[in-house]
Amino acid sequence: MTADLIARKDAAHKSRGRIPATIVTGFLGAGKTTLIQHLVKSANGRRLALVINEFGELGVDGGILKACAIEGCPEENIVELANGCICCTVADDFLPTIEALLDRPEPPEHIVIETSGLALPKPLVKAFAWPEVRARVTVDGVIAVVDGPAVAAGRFAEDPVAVERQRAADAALDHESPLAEVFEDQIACADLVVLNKTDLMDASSRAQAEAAINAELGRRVKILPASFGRIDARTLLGIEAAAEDDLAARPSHHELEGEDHDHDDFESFALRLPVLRSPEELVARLTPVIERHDILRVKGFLAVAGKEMRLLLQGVGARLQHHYDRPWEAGEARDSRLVVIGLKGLDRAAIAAALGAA
Ligand SMILES: Nc1nc2c(ncn2[C@@H]2O[C@H](COP(=O)(O)OP(=O)(O)OP(=O)(O)O)[C@@H](O)[C@H]2O)c(=O)[nH]1
Repeated sequence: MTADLIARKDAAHKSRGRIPATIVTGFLGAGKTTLIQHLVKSANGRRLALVINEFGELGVDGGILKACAIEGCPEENIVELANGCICCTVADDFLPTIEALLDRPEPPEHIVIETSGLALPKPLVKAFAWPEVRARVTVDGVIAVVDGPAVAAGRFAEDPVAVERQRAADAALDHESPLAEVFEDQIACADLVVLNKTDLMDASSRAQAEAAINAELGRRVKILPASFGRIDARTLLGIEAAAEDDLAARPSHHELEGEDHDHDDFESFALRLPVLRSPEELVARLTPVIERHDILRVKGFLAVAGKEMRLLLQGVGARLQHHYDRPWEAGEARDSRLVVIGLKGLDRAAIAAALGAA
C-alpha cells in the first residue's frame, strides 16, 4: 500500500471522526513487543499511542519500548496496564485509558494496543462496540502474532494427556488445554496473522504451522511470514476491518466461560536476584529450571557486576536471549528482577531457591 493510500484511509477515518485502533494479540513471547518496536520505527512520524498490557507485574514490555526513545512515540504516549489481563477488566482499566488518550489536547492519530499473551482479544473488540466508544474509535484490525516454531512443534495443539492430568488435579476443570484455548481465540479473532520467527523454521515446519493456523481460521485471513516482526507499518495499519461491527465472525471461549476463563490456569510471580557475575551464569542456572518446571516465559531487567548497562533477559520456553539494552540512569535502582510465568501450580519456592533469589 502506498503512503498516499494510507493518508487517504486515515483521512477517511477522521472524516467520520473516529481514530483507528489496532489490537496486537498473540501468546506469551510470540513477538508482539518486537513487532510493535518495528512498527513504530516505520510509522513515518505518524503520532501513535501505545497501550501495553502485561500479565506479569513488572512492566517489562513498556520498559523495552520506552528504552527505544523512538521519534513519533515519545514516552508519554506509551501507557502501561501491567499486572493483569485487560480482557477481564475492560470497563475498569482499559476503557478509561482509551478515553483519556482521546481527550488529550492533541489526540493520537492511531492507537496500538498490545494485549497480554494470555488475553483473549474478543472482549476488547467488544468494548469498542459500546456506543460512547464507537462514536470516537474504530478497530482498524486485530493482528495475531504467532510463534511459528512453537506452533509447528504442536505447543498449542490439544494435548489430551495434559488435559486429563489437569482434570485429575482439579475436578472443576471444564475446558480443554489452556494453551490450545488461548491460541484458538487469538487466531479466530484476527484480521491478519503474522507467522513470526521464520528465521528458526524450514519449509516443512512453516507448512505445519500454517496448517495449524488455518484450522482455527473461520474466515479468509492473510498469513504473513516474518522474522522479528519486521513488517512495515503500512501493511499493519490501515486494514480498515471495523472489527467492532463484525463480532459474530469472531468466536471466543470467553463467551462460554465468562470470568473464569484461562487466566485461572496460569500464574506469574516476580523474583529479586542478587547482582549477577555474568549473564552466562544466570543462563546456566535458568535453563534446567525452565525445563524442570515447564516455565512458559521469563523476562526482566538485571544488573551485572562491573557493567554500566542494564541487561534485558528474555526466555520463551527453553529459548533464552539477552542483551544490554541501555545504560542505567543516574539515581535508578540497579535491581535485578525477573518475572516468571507458567501454568498454575508453579513451585515458587523451588524456583526461587534454584535461582538464588533474595
Ligand atoms: N529468533 C527470533 N526471535 C524472536 C523473533 N521475534 C521475537 N523474538 C524474540 O522472542 C522473545 C520475545 O519477544 P517479545 O517481542 O518480547 O514477545 P511478546 O509477544 O511481546 O512477549 P509477551 O509480551 O511476554 O507475551 C524476545 O527475546 C525476542 O527477541 C523472531 O522472529 N525470531
